[in-house]
Amino acid sequence: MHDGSGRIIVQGLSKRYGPLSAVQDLDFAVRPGTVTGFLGPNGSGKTTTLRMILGLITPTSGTATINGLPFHQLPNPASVIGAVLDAQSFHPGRTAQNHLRCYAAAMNVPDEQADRALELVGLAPAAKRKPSGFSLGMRQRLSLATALLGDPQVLVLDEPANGLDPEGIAWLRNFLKAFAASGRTVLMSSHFLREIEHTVDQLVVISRGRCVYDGSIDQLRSAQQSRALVQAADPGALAAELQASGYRVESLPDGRLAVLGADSRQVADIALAAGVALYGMQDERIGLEQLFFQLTSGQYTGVPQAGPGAEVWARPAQSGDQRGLGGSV
Ligand SMILES: Nc1ncnc2c1ncn2[C@@H]1O[C@H](COP(=O)(O)OP(=O)(O)OP(=O)(O)O)[C@@H](O)[C@H]1O
Repeated sequence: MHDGSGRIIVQGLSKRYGPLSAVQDLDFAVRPGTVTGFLGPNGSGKTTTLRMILGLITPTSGTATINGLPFHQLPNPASVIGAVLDAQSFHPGRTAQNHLRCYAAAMNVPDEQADRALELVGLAPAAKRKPSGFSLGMRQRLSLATALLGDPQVLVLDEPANGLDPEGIAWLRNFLKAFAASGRTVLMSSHFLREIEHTVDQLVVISRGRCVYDGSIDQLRSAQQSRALVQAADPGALAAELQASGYRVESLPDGRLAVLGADSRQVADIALAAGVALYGMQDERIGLEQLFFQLTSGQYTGVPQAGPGAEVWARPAQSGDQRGLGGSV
């Protein structure tokens, strides 16, 4: 029997394709009551991981369990986990309702459950229409309804927001948040942080098959750092004063100082007290997307490289980065 916990637990999960390590030694847990985003650039190993969780790909090593069991050992998998992986194709002759009823019959689920799933995703008014005439958003909802047929405890969705317009994304957000608020579990992948940042509570970020962040989105937000860029008459003297006050200071190639965790007023006060003249100052805040860019060590292409001084922030992902940021970024 499964433990009914609604947890997905991934331990030491790896997948090799010949010389390519698609997924390397992944460890993470997905809890009920949360929406967990599985974020990574294209080709970072998200789909491979989700397919291993769903028993569609055999891992090279490691395990993935749902409710304490590998997918293939779940006694009634459709009632435990529902998934939308690829853009689904629909039989051209069937209505949305018939499509779902066919799946329901195959799963030994009553027709009423198919109608309920249509209602849940807001497609009841289109029940008698054929999906060939549906918008992308409606087709995504029908795929979601298929995943909901078994009234599962856990939902796994691969890039569900892909191609949706802002209205579709807002609908999906509300749906998934409500699903999680009812004590169920959601794991959704995306390669685009902005698409999911207001939907997810937890984030697992992967880059080149490795986990580079596992924690809450709030924790990631609080790791967003500010820094003051300052041009001083005597940078050496000012740097010494700032360091004596406990600030981390970096020299930029253009001669300015970057003072981490400080704003320009704090720097100005110290400069004044030290009698160092200032010629210019600028406050800078590193955004969530830039952080994601750093975490994935440049593999992410959602945002351009940061402007002057970006080298101060950028650093390669290391194995030690695998658990939370610990304020180190
Ligand atoms: N069957 C396969 N044979 C060989 N290589 C594969 C196979 N499936 C995936 N890969 C490779 O494994 C890596 C991870 O692919 P995967 O599809 O898991 O990434 P992804 O993060 O889901 O990417 P995307 O966001 O583009 O869907 C890629 O380099 C991909 O080319």
